[in-house]
Amino acid sequence: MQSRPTEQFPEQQTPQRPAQQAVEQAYVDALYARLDADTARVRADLGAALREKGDPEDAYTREVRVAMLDRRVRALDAAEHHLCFGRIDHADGGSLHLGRTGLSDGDEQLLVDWRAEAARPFYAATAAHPMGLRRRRHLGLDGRRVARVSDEILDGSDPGPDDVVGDGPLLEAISARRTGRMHEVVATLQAEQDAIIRSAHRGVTVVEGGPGTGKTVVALHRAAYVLAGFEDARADGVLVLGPNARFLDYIAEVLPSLGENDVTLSTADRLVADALSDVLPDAASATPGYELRRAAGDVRLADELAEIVRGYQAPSGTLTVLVDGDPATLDEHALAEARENAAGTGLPHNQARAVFKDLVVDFVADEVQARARVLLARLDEDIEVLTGGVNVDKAAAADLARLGFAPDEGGAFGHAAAVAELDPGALRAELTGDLALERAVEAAWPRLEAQDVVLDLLDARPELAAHDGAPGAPWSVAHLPLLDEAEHLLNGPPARTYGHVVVDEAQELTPMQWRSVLRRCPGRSMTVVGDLAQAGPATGAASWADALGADLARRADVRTLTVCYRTTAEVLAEAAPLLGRIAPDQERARAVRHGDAPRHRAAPDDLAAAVAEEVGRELGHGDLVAVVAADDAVPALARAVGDAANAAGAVRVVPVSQVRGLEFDAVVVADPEGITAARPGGERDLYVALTRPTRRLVVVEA
Ligand SMILES: Nc1ncnc2c1ncn2[C@@H]1O[C@H](COP(=O)(O)OP(=O)(O)OP(=O)(O)O)[C@@H](O)[C@H]1O
Repeated sequence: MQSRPTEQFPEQQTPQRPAQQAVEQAYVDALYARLDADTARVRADLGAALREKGDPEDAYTREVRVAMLDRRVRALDAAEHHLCFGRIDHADGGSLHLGRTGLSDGDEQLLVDWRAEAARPFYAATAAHPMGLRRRRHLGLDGRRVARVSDEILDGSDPGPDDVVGDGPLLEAISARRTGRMHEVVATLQAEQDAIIRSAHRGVTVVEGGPGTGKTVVALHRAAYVLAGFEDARADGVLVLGPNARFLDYIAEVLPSLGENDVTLSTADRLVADALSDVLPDAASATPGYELRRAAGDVRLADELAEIVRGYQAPSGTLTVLVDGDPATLDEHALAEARENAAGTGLPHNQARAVFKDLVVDFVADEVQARARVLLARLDEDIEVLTGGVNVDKAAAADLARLGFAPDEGGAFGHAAAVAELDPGALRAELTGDLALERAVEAAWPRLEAQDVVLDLLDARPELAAHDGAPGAPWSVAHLPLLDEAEHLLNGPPARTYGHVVVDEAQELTPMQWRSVLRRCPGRSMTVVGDLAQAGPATGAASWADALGADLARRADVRTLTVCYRTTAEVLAEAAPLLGRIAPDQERARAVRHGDAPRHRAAPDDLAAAVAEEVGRELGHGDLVAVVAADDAVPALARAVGDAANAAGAVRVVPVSQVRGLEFDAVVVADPEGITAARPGGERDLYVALTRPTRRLVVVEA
């Protein structure tokens, strides 16, 4: 961790403050005036571009221009809120203001986009490495009004009359009451986070770190950085994956508030369900148990599915096609050769089928031609006999030669030659459209759909069948990665892929889900964030090599975050023994804040009533409160705290399986033993539950 002050921010109402506020207010007024003018101009340009009819040949250029202007309008709109949040003063006297977007007046740069290289010292400079800075200033805006100014002096000099040394914006940000939605923190990104966000590494970056160390913050700000900085990411889009819909809802505002609306937010399940919606109109929606997820996530199933598909590719025997009532047969050898050649193309099954069919058509066409040659040769002989030895063709050839036409090389114009010159294209076209031939090919190498293949797998492995799937469908969402794998084997790569993929709570993805995700990121440009100590029972990944595969993990740039911004030192201490058992070797995160000691309460007789009472007490502080419990215990607890929830609207009862990544001001953990016992790896679940609060933790034991 850099040496920026984090634990103590003495509030000093220094006399310089109003004067400096006025100085900054004048600057900020000018910035907003520029923002308004730019917005009006870009909007007008966009309107004009949309109205433009023009030459259809220029349609593409116009589309690109519209997309660019549209992007700029949205960036300017998003920049309205907290337009400028900082300023850096270089020791040599120059200064820059930083904000959510760049603004300029002719050649003069008025505001530097936070993602620009010039903004780096704002995040990275420390007293030990001031990077040429004398001062870092944070500006807090209230609407368009400068409400706060606070400075850090970085070059060791004493504060001068224009410096406002005082409160810490970071502490202010992390101490703020939670709203249930995550916010961008572009003004207070810390050096270790910033270094990852603006890393130039284009391959896989893995970010690990304990709960609350800002992994999600890094993931989302990196998505915004990558969109601005990586051409291919902008061209092909950025995908952000989270563990469930609740989490996506929690992070939904962050990227739009950074001016990025073009990011696709999804879960690994939804991604596949959307991609397969044509073939799977009734994709199952039931939430499968972790057992099924785990079983269906086993990477060995990829080989089993491939084996099933191979079993449909002309497995053995012969193939007979009736042509005009006469059979043409590919014997075992010819069929095996056609199979090997078709499979050897490496094409997916349904495309390789077309190759296979072509080979069968070739074979049959050859047969037909050979047969015709024999027949016609016989016919020639018959005609010769009938015409008493006069060869009609030779006579005709002689006549033609006299007229100046050269005979062909063989010097013959016989029927056999005519057949050889039969338009082979026409013959092949006829055979390709032939129903009997198509039926024979379909029997040997059927066209398949993903469901066919997965159903075969379920037949062979009844333990993989869903018992809680949608009515009529034999599977649940746990089978989506299998269906996706099958779709890949049958029809090849997905139509929609992305230039950069961000995976949050990455420890939750099963190996089969990873295959789905990697398929959608052919460039392997990814930001993967997670904490293996928080892994749920569906994955059990013990290392990133387990999760990503050894190859990718070896090439990944692995970074570790070490400072916990969410929770207090007291809460981390509460969870520490558990972490010692789960992941004894993991580097412990250090909390930047202190707070109340966690409270314990035993309620063996009436857990629900005790939890409801604690919720009421926490709501009394005006906090956003969560009750976290084993999944099965949730309905009863939700009923018990229902009244409090209705009254205050600030309490959520969250099953522990869905609480990863979320946070609340206060958390009441109901029946920790019940959580631990509910499913394998229950200690990890409890660890996640205990590390959710920003302020207070209450543990109610049953
Ligand atoms: N630089 C920062 N400035 C302000 N707030 C921050 C900063 N870094 C992290 N936070 C806040 O700390 C909290 C925890 O961050 P985040 O959710 O990203 O952690 P995490 O590592 O993803 O946690 P978990 O492992 O539990 O999912 C959030 O409220 C986030 O906004």
